[in-house]
Amino acid sequence: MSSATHTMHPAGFDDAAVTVSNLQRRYGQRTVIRGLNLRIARGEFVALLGESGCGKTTLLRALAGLDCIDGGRIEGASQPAVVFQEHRLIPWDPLWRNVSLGLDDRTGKPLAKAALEEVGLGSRIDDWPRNLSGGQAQRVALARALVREPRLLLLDEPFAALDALTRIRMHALVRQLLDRHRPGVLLVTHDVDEAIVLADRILVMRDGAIASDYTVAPEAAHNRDHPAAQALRAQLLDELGVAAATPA
Ligand SMILES: Nc1ncnc2c1ncn2[C@@H]1O[C@H](COP(=O)(O)OP(=O)(O)OP(=O)(O)O)[C@@H](O)[C@H]1O
Repeated sequence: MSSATHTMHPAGFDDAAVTVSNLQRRYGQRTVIRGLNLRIARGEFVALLGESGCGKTTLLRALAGLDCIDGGRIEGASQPAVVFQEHRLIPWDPLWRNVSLGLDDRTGKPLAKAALEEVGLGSRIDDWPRNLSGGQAQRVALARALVREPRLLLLDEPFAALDALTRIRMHALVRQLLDRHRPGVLLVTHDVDEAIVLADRILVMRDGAIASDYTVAPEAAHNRDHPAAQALRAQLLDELGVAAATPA
């Protein structure tokens, strides 16, 4: 059962996938990130919540090396992989070449085939992005992210555009893949339930820093109806300023 291996994570956390100290980011006069500290261990899945505009994407872009920073340090995050809300596949390359991007064809093709098999698309390696559903395209994006065994995987709302059923299937697949590959993961999401189902730890960002840090009990991750999951959901919604549905 894939969920059983998920519970092994806390004991298995070892070295850091990334360590962020006193990070600062300004846009003009406006300080978006002020003195943010964060450590994600290898094999650890961290979800980041926070109200719109609080700086989640700015943090993720800084970790990805897509944006500069104005102060502080980011250590250990060399060449992280990123999966965005939209798949960003190259339309004129077959799936295997999308996945093996940057590797030479001889070594890249077998690696891409294995990665596509892992996401259930092993029979489609010569197919084209235009022939994929939204969920399939995100599976290819995941294969592309994991093929290089990154130390840090950044997920920027990768399931937000998918329908509810596909999203649930993707959650199961992601848990399976990460139990095998064990990168450190930072998931930016607006979906509190997604954070509870997937993450070992949930951070809430406010005023440019991490305001809260919740550890997700394994029983909450495995069952969204478990009292521990309901209590955590209520706490998170309250902190995010959304009225919880079940007052005591
Ligand atoms: N390139 C930019 N130039 C100026 N301001 C920016 C730039 N990018 C982001 N900002 C500002 O920084 C703040 C944080 O933006 P960011 O996109 O990181 O928020 P977010 O938490 O990811 O929001 P959302 O949840 O809506 O995606 C916002 O006030 C935004 O207007």
